[in-house]
Amino acid sequence: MKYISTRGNYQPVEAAQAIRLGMVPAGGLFVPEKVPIFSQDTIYNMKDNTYQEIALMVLEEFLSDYQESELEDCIRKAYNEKNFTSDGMAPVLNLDDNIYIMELWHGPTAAFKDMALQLMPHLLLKALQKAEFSKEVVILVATSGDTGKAALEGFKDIPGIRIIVFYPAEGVSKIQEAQMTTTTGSNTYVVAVEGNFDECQNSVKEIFADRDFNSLISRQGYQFSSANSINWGRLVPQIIYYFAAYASLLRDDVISKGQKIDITVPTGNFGNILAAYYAYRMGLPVHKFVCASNDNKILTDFLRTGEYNLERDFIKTISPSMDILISSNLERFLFEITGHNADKINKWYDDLKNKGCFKIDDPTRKKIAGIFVGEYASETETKNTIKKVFRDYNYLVDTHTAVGIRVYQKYRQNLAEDIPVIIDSTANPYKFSKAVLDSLETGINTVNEFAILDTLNKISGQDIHRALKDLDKQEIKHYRNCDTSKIRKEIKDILNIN
Ligand SMILES: N[C@@H](CCOP(=O)(O)O)C(=O)O
Repeated sequence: MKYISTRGNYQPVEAAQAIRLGMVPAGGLFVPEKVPIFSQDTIYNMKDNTYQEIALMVLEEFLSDYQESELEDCIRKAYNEKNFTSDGMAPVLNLDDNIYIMELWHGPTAAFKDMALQLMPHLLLKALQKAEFSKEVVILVATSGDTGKAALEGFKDIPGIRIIVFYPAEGVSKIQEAQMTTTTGSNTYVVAVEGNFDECQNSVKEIFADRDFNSLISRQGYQFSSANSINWGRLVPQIIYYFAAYASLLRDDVISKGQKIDITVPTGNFGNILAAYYAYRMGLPVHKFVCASNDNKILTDFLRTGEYNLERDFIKTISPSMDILISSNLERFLFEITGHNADKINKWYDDLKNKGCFKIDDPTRKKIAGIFVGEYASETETKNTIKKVFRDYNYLVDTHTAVGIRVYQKYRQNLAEDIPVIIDSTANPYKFSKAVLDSLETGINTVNEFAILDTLNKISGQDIHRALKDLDKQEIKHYRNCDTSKIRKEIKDILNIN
């Protein structure tokens, strides 16, 4: 399996090289040259497979330059009882009727990013060994809260790798911030940036494409890579859990062989929903993808009109991980849906850069509308959903999952058929404890987010995630901050380059 650029500006590379590079050096993202397909028999038989076995089946298809034993080793190191406290890694629970919640937050940092970032460091290490790579790899991460901590945990203390995380100083929850700034590890760096997530991500992407800066750090013995979902090594592990969730519905006789389901994904950078789309292209029977946004509803508007328009305010919401206007992986999706038309991608993304918007052609829009639905939940709707889900089902959900549930309800109102749905639960509720407690309207007014963990625990009886207990008692290790224009300088400081 080779990987090609969405902009048609790079020679095809093996998976290991795509993972090592992170993104295409000249701009653009790596995608598989063709999407492998599982037969319906294979998918049906997954009901008898473990998560690890399904992982191997998916990874073998995409990472064909890795030996089976190498992939098995990566899977063993990632998906085990030490890292994931739930049987089956990502349990699927029945909320009501045909509504199934896939809990993706049983990993070490309480967010769905662990599903990929526990595996990806091992894939990258193998990629470096294969290439007998002698440079130190510097992972640059832009985060709106969840990816940062998951990447820090995944890469900390790995020899030959450093990781630098940039997060918007005022754009993450207090708990998310504490998770990042208390990270140990001699190779970890965390920088609060005066700006929003889009500005952090743009700066990091510009650095990947900056030839002079890359030559400079290369001369000093470094090479950049990425742990964001722009890196194929971050995205491919996310395909696994869609097959695992489908297998779990088969196992429980909720669905029969080949039966279609809906998939609802709270969406920010478009990586998670794109992984679901790749699973669909591989044969997963899907009726519709429901792309759920918060008040930053650029994707909802795009899916409705075909126009992607940045001319709007960046809104800070109670679901900060989704406070994103430039959804990186949309580029991969558009490349796929246009049948790998790099000319269109170049035109649209040039327009986005120069004019702040692009409009896709009508045939492409119709094709997308056949399988994707976009909808959003306001702040009030999100809060009401947290309250209602707790009242009706005694189940606490985080703000992002609540966006997913509310958006699904809105979509469902116009649906004649009764189709089982998997809604991604992307983070543990305690990660957004203040917003969750406020939404419950208990009258309890605890200001300190860390004290709220106990309050929420008393109210709900739901265990506090192990990653979040005693977070306030841990030593803060990272105090760096800068504005977006100083990110290069910050990197040079960290790497000791003049
Ligand atoms: N929501 C993300 C933003 C980055 O997304 P990724 O898919 O590139 O990791 C976060 O929590 O940081």
